[in-house]
Amino acid sequence: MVKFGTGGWRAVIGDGFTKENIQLLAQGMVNKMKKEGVQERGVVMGYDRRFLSKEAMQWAAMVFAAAHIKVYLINKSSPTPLVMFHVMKHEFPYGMMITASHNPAIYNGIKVFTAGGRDADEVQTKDIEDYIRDIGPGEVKEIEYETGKKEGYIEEIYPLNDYLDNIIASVNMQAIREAGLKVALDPMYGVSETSLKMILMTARCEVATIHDRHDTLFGGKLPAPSAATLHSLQNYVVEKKFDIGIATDGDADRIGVIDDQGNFLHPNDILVLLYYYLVKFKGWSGPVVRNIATTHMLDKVAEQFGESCYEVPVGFKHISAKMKETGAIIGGESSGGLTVNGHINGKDGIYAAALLVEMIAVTGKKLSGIMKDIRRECGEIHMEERDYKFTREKKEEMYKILMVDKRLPELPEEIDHVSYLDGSKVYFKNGGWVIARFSGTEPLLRIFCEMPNLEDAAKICRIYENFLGLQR
Ligand SMILES: O=P(O)(O)OC[C@H]1O[C@H](O)[C@H](O)[C@@H](O)[C@@H]1O
Repeated sequence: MVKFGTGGWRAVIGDGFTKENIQLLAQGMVNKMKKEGVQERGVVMGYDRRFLSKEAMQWAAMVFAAAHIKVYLINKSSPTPLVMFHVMKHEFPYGMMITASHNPAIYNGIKVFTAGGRDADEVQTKDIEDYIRDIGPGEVKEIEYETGKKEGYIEEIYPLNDYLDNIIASVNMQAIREAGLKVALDPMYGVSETSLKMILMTARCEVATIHDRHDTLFGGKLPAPSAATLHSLQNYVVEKKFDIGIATDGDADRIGVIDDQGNFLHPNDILVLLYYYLVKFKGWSGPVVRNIATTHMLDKVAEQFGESCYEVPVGFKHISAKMKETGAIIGGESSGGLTVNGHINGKDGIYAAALLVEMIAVTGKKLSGIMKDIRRECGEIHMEERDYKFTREKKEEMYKILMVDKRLPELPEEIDHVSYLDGSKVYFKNGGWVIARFSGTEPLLRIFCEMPNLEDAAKICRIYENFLGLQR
């Protein structure tokens, strides 16, 4: 069975992620493209460094080739944003990326992109699931990979330069060049190294990299940049006196940052910093979009500039759709993904990294210094984030309490209103909030709370733990 979640289809290799299911998905896409009459344009596919990613891409391509739909395969492991860029630039109706992003090494998956290089939204993914369900026995056809190539249905490409040139053209390379910065990179064994190095070295930064070898086990860690996974980068930055440490997740659409003091900068802070920078230093104007579980500091910064902040459910497809609708200049999520208007319609850790380096160069300030300025000008709010594993029964029980019966625990703050847009989110009168929602990518319940001070945020998380009978 192929079922899409917040960020594409993901499954454990050998369990759900099998040749059979990969080809079913490909056949579903073939049928959908034919029905929509867009088969002539073909499809672009890329893959990351995970176990079986390249093979999975080829297995999918063999199905498209059998159906006489041309597949352009990016023939080196590549960042997800590169594939999204290529779909957008060359106006492909669809693109696909073989990756399970930041998930553990035993997972793999496929992200589907639609016109404009956007993450397929729920309507599209539901449609693909329906096409897959309707596939009859023996309907999935494949031809040999080499035959597909010979017949011209499979073409290998490597469009890295176009993607890099687009970033280089939109970043102030001259300012970076003049600043002579030292940057440490941690691609987390994933796919960002070539792109980041090329951009930063073109701007004459001194660049050094850790965790760059190809390791499908990701060094035994989760390829997701977080305070818990970036200890080596922290030490490296402090020891060798780098100006900034930049990490990206397995497929380079998310970013993690270590400041010059070795502190982990939460993705929330990165978003706040960049929004502030774009408006205050680059003179841009416009709203910002965040998901329902992302910091309300963005609302404060927007208010300070007389702009709006829009809230959407978790999932970058919602961010990019809202950005398009409102003309927002930046959009992002607390999970580490963001994009800026004028770049691609999906998150891009490589572009975000280049912009952050530009920010340090242009402002001549340390990240921690800019963050202090923002807090002084706009006020403060602090987030506590907790994730909980559960059994299937426990999930059903919690779902009933939160989403069916819509019960809330006894809370110490006055409630303004409650939203069920994605999970159960309580907005307090003091500007704080708490959300309890089920992850769409992992079997976890996420409880995030933001309050004027961290102790209160932790206290409210504990109240939810007791209320739902959860243990960390
Ligand atoms: O909290 P989750 O549902 O697990 O989602 C966390 C993140 O997962 C993926 O990376 C999606 O692409 C993001 O849009 C989402 O923010």
